Amino acid sequence: MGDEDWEAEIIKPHMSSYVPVFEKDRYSSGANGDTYNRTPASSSEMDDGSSRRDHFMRSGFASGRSLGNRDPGESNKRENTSTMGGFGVGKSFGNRGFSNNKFEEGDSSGFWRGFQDGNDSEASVSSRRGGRGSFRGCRGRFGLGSPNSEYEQDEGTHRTGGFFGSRRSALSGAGGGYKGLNEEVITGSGKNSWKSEAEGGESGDIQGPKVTYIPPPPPEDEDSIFAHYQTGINFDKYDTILVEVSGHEAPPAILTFEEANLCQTLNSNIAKAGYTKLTPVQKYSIPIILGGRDLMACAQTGSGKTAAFLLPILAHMMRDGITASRFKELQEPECIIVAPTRELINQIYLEARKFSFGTCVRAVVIYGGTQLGHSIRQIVQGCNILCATPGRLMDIIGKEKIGLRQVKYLVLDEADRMLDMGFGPEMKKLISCPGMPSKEQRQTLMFSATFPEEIQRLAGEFLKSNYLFVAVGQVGGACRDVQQTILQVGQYSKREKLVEILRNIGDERTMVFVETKKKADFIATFLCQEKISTTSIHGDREQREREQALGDFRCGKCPVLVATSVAARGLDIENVQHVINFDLPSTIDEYVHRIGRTGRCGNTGRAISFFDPESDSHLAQPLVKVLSDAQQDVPAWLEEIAFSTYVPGFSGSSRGNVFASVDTRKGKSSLNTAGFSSSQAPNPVDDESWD
Ligand SMILES: Nc1ncnc2c1ncn2[C@@H]1O[C@H](COP(=O)(O)OP(=O)(O)OP(=O)(O)O)[C@@H](O)[C@H]1O
Repeated sequence: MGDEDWEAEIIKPHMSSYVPVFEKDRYSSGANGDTYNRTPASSSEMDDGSSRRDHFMRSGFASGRSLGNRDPGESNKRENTSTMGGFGVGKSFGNRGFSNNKFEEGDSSGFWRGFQDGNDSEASVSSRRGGRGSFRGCRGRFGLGSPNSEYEQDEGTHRTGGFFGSRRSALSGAGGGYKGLNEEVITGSGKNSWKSEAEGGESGDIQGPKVTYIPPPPPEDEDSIFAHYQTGINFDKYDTILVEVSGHEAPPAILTFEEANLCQTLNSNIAKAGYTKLTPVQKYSIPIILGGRDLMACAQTGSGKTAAFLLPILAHMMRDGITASRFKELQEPECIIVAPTRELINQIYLEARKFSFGTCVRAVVIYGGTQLGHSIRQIVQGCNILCATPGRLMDIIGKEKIGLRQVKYLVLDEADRMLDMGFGPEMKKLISCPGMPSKEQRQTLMFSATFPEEIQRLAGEFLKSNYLFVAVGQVGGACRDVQQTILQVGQYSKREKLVEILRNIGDERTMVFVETKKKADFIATFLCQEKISTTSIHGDREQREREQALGDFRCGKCPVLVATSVAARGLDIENVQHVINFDLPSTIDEYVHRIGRTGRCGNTGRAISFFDPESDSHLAQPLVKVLSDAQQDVPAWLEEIAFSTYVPGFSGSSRGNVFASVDTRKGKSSLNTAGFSSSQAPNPVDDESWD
C-alpha cells in the first residue's frame, strides 16, 4: 500500500486514533502566541486550541468509544484537571528542591544543578491526593496477565481494536475489514490453522478486522543498509567489565574479529558496519556459538548482543554452504529469531540483512499489525533466517508456510521477556510444534540484559543441560554510561516537571516512559499543546502509526517520544540522550531496560525518573541497589524509603557485590575482564534437574 493511501486514510478526521504530531513553527505565532504545523492527520483537531479538554476528547481519544467508560481512573482525573483550569493544577512540586525555585521562574541556567539539589532535598508528600492505584491496574511480577499490559501489542488485543478504536475498527464491521488500494484481504487458512484469533493470531479466519498494513520495504542502497552511529567515549571501558562464564568446558574468549575466523564477506560487512573491536559479550558469545554450544548471555543494554548471535550464526550458515533461497510454498528456515516487540524484531532483521549482505542467506521479518498476506509473500520468496514476533510466527506455522525441520538455531532475544508469563506459553508451543528439532538437535541461544533467576530456571526446558552462561557485569545491572537521577515528584506535579525538564533539554532526543497506553496519548497531546514536538508509541496505535512515530523520532522531526513499555527493550536509536520515567515501571528489570535506550555502545546518556512515594515505594529498595551498583548517587530520601520498606531477604544495596545474581545452576564460575580468556569453568552443581 503506497503512502498516498495512508494519507487518504489518515485525513479522515472522524476516525483518527492518531496522536497529532505538531511541529514548532519557529517563525510565526498564532492567536495564543503559538502556531503549530500539523500533519494532515490532525487537520481538524486543534483549530481553536482554546479548550484543552475539548481538544483532548477530539484528538485521538475520541474515536470509537467514550473515554469515560473505560478510564475511570487517570483519564477522568485528567479531564477534571483540565476543566478546573488547565494542566497546571496541583502546582506544588512534590520535590521541594525544584518547587518555587528558579525553574518556576523560567530560569534554566542552573538546571542540572537544580536536579541535584532537588534530589537531595526531602519532598513533602503530605498534600498529595490519592494514589495511583486506581489506574495502575494489576501488574504481576512479570508484567503480563493484565489486559492492559503493553506487550499485548504483539498480536493479542491489537486485533480486537484498542480502547481508542482504530481506524480499521471504525471502518469495518466485525469480520469485515476494508481494502485499500494495493491491499489484499487474506482469508485463506492452512490445514492445521492455529487457533489464531482466540490465541492472538491475525489470520483473519474467524472474526475481527483484517489487518491490511504493509510496511514499506527497507532501503536497498548499501549506504543505508550499513548506516550506523559512532561508538562513544566509553566504548573502550567495556574491556574493564568483569565477565563470568559458567558451565562445562567453555571455549576461550576471542579478542579480535580476526580470531573468529569468519569468511571474507562477513568480515567485509563487519567493517562496513563500522565495527573494529569486539564488545565483551561478543568476545565470549561468538566462540561459544561457533563451538555449537547453547548459550544464555546477559550483558548490559546497548553492548552489542545482536551481533553477538547474528555473526556466529551467519558464519555457520556460510560454512555449511546454505542453499540459496528460492520460491517455495513451504519454506524451511535454518534459523528462527524471536523478540517481544514488532519494532525490535524489525531492527534485528535489519541487522541480519546488513551482516548477510552479499551472501545467499535471506533474512525475512514477520510481525503482527501487518497484513498476513504480506508476511506470507515475504516468506515464500525464500527464508533462511526468520525474524518474528511470537504471535505472527505461530500464525504462519499454523498456515504451513514455515516448516521447522531444518531449524538449527533458535534465538530468543530479550529472553527473560520471551519466557515469562506473557510469551512463555507461546514459546513452549513453538518448541513442541511438529517438526521442531529437539533441544539436543538444535542450538538455542538466549540473550538479555536482565535474567531473573526464576526465568533462568524456566529456560532450562529450552536449553541443553550443558549450556553456557555468560554474564557481562552484573546480571540485571544498569549501564554505567547512563547518569541516573531519581526525583521525588508527586502524581499531580509530574506534567509540570516534565515540561520544565524538556524545555531545558531543548531539541535533544528524549524518550518519556509512561505506564499506560492512554496516558501515553494524553501526555503526548499535552506536550504538543505545550509546543514541544512530540509523538507517541504504544500498543493501541496502529502499526503504521507506530512506525511513523518511530521514524519521526529517529530522524529528529519529533525529538520527544512518549512511550509505554512497548519501547523499553532493545530499541537502538541514535542520539537518544535522555530517558525520562514519567511513571516508574512496575519492576526494576523494566527500569534497567528503559534507561538502556540511552547510553548505548559507549555513548553517555541521562535518565531522570519521577518517583512518587505513594505508588513507587516498592521500587525503592531495588532502585537503591541498581543505582549503587552502577556507581550513581543515591538520594538520601530514597535510601530512607528503601529502609522503611525493607524486605528481608532482598540483597539490598550491594555495592561491591559484583555478581548479585548469577547462573542459577550455581556452578562455580570464572571471573574475567573482557580482555582475557575465560578459564574452563568447573561443573555446574545440579544439571540433571534442568531437563
Ligand atoms: N563491536 C561493535 N562495534 C561498534 N558498534 C557496535 C558493536 N557491536 C554492536 N554495535 C552497535 O551498538 C549498538 C547497540 O547494539 P545492540 O542493539 O546489539 O545492543 P544490545 O546489547 O542488544 O542492547 P539491548 O539490551 O538494549 O537490546 C548498535 O547500534 C550496534 O550496531
